[in-house]
Amino acid sequence: MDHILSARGVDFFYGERQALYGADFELAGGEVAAITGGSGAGKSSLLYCLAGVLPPARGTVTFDGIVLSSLSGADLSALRRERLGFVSSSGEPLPELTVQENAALPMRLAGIAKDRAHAAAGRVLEPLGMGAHLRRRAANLSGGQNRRVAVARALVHRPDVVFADEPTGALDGADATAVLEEFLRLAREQETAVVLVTHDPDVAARADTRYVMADGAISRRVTV
Ligand SMILES: Nc1ncnc2c1ncn2[C@@H]1O[C@H](COP(=O)(O)OP(=O)(O)OP(=O)(O)O)[C@@H](O)[C@H]1O
Repeated sequence: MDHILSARGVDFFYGERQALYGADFELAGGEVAAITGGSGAGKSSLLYCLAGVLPPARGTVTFDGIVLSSLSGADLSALRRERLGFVSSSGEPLPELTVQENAALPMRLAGIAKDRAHAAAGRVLEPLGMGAHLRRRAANLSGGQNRRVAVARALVHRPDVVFADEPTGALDGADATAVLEEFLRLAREQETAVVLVTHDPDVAARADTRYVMADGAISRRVTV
C-alpha cells in the first residue's frame, strides 16, 4: 500500500526530557488513524512530529516521499499550508472575520480568488450545520460553532492529511459526537486522511487504525 505519511524511529525531546521513543507510524491516503493512550503518553508530541511542527531528534518523517527534515523552513511552511490541515482542541476563529471568511482563510493565504475560496468554504460549512451563519461575524460563536468553523478551515483546501488534537475537546457528548461524525464523513468524502489524537474510546473506534501509546512509545497498532 502507498503511504502518504510515515515515520521511522522517531525520538523527540523537550530539553533533557525524552517524550518519544522510536515511534513508527504509517498512514495510507484517505485513512483515518487514531492515536490513543493516557495523559502524558506522548500523543500530542507524536502528532506534532508527524505534522512537521516539532523536529525529531532522531528518525524520519516522510510525507508523500519527502523527508520533512530535508526541507527548508519556507518549504516546510508552504507544504503545511497547502497540503496539510490542523484542528486543535481549542482555538477560536478570527472574530473580525465572518464564519465564511474564516473557513476560506487557508485558500486565500494560498492565493486563491475570493469567490472560489468562499464557495469552497460554503461547501464544507453547510454539511457542518453552519449554512445559516456564513456571513455572521465569528465573534461570540458557541463552543460547538467554533469547532465547526475550525473543522471547515482544516478541510477547505482538500489537504492530503488533517491533524486533529482532541478536536472536540471542550464539547459535551452529543455535540462532540455530531461534530466528529461530520468531520470524518467530510474527510472520507474528499479522501483527506486524518490523524486524530483522542482520549475517547468511542472516537478511536471510528478510525481505521488505532495506535496505543504508553510512556512515549507506541505499544500497540490495531487495524480494524
Ligand atoms: N512543552 C513541554 N515541555 C516539557 N515537557 C513537555 C512539554 N510538552 C509535553 N511535555 C512532556 O512530554 C510528555 C508527553 O507529552 P504529550 O503532550 O505528548 O502527551 P499526551 O499523551 O498528548 O498527553 P495529554 O493527553 O495529557 O495531552 C509528558 O511527560 C509531558 O509532560
